[in-house]
Amino acid sequence: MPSVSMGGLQLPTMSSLLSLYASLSAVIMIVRTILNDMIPESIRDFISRKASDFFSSYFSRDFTFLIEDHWEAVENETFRAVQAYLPTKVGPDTSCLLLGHNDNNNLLAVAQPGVSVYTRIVDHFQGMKLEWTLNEKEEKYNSTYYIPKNQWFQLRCKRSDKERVMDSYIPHICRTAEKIFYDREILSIYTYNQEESNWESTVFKHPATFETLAMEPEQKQGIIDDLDLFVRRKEYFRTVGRAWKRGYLLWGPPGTGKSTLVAAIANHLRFHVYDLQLQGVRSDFELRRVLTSTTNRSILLIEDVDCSSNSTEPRSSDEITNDDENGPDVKKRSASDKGVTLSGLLNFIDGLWSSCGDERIIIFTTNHKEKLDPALLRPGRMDVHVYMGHCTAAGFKLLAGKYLGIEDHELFKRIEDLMRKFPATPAEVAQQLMISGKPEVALDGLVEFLKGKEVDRIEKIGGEEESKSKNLWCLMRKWKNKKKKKKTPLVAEE
Ligand SMILES: Nc1ncnc2c1ncn2[C@@H]1O[C@H](COP(=O)(O)OP(=O)(O)OP(=O)(O)O)[C@@H](O)[C@H]1O
Repeated sequence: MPSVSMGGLQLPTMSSLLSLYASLSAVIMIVRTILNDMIPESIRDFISRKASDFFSSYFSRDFTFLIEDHWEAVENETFRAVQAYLPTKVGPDTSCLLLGHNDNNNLLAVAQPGVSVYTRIVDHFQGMKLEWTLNEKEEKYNSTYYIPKNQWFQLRCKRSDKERVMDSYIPHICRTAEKIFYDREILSIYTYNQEESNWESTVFKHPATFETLAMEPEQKQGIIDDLDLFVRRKEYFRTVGRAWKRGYLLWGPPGTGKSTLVAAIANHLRFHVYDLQLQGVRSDFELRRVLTSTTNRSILLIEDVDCSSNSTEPRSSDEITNDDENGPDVKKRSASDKGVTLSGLLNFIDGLWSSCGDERIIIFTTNHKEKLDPALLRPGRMDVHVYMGHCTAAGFKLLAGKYLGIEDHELFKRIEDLMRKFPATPAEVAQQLMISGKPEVALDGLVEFLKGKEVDRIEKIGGEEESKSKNLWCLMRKWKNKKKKKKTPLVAEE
């Protein structure tokens, strides 16, 4: 290489440096072209991302936490906590905010704030500066695979604050979110969308409360006390080694207020309701996924459990054995789409999967308790069995008070007597009381309705008597025919 001598030192000339640079650039370009041709784009991306992560983690003074919407295939509770917490930290430097509500019956409902994608939110906590952004990856699908949309929060802080974020800041977020959830004014009801494989929510604004529920006062108070005790007993459940769950079985004829009681429980506890139709779930495997994606402080409602696909079908002997050992073997069925099996359901009530989540209430309703598999009724499975029966005198008085605003009336005694003879459901009574705002008219209507039940009954009995006599007549005819047939051979013989 040409060089110049300076004070005894041999230095390369400018032109030789330029030609060295040119030949190095040419070599790099050739290598790059070869690599680009030989290595697929996804692998090149991966290598460059890894290299950039490696160098930035060495030279950057920041640290990044990523909080994804799912954690080990179930909803990530930390993500949910951040989602509830961040809207409370919107400051002057926040440039964008989501607003909305899902109260589809009320256009004037107050819009709730939410974090919008890619918006930077800055929070300060114990002298630390914390920068948040919500990121999103669009769903991808083609004929062979489907990757659902996923979101994650990115939290950037100083590297030196990393430990404090983990030990103090994140627990602070979770505590704040818990309070937000606890104080929430809006309840939601979720229904499972099988097509989309997710829960869809809408605002739950059922007006029923324990006050409006027609029921025997002691029975009602018993339920309220049980619920209040349940929510206070977090530590107790931990100490005795049980999942913090409570199972209710509500049974009784249609129109006696089972669904109304569920609404009253949700309003009393301020719990969301997950309304699950077991027929809409393809397998035990799907059931597990569906149930693990429900949130804490919620009610899982399975109505008309006696009609729910395979869940009341008698179990095979091996199922019973496995179940009774508290570990039902669902593997055999999990891959198939045979619907939910009783084992799958029981496993969620008190098997190993029952420990997923806290502060959950499971409610089954049925019109026919006798049709349920005894395994479902075994002590410990459904903690509380509530019979919702026909309207009692106390129930009627409560309904009259709520619907007509009266505490007493001369027709009360007559109505109570009639109801004892001809039981009516609270739904029927409520229906009659709604007919008029005038107590006289509504109560008269109720008397007529109850008397109508007597007529119905007589007609029914009459019908039965008639069919009995028809049966008798048929028997007589058969008997006569038999006698005739018996006689015929004799005549022939003669
Ligand atoms: N115990 C009750 N107290 C107050 N209202 C009641 C009661 N029972 C029924 N009702 C009234 O009747 C309507 C129907 O009752 P609800 O749907 O709760 O009955 P259900 O027992 O769940 O019936 P089903 O078994 O058919 O689901 C309610 O909207 C409510 O207005």
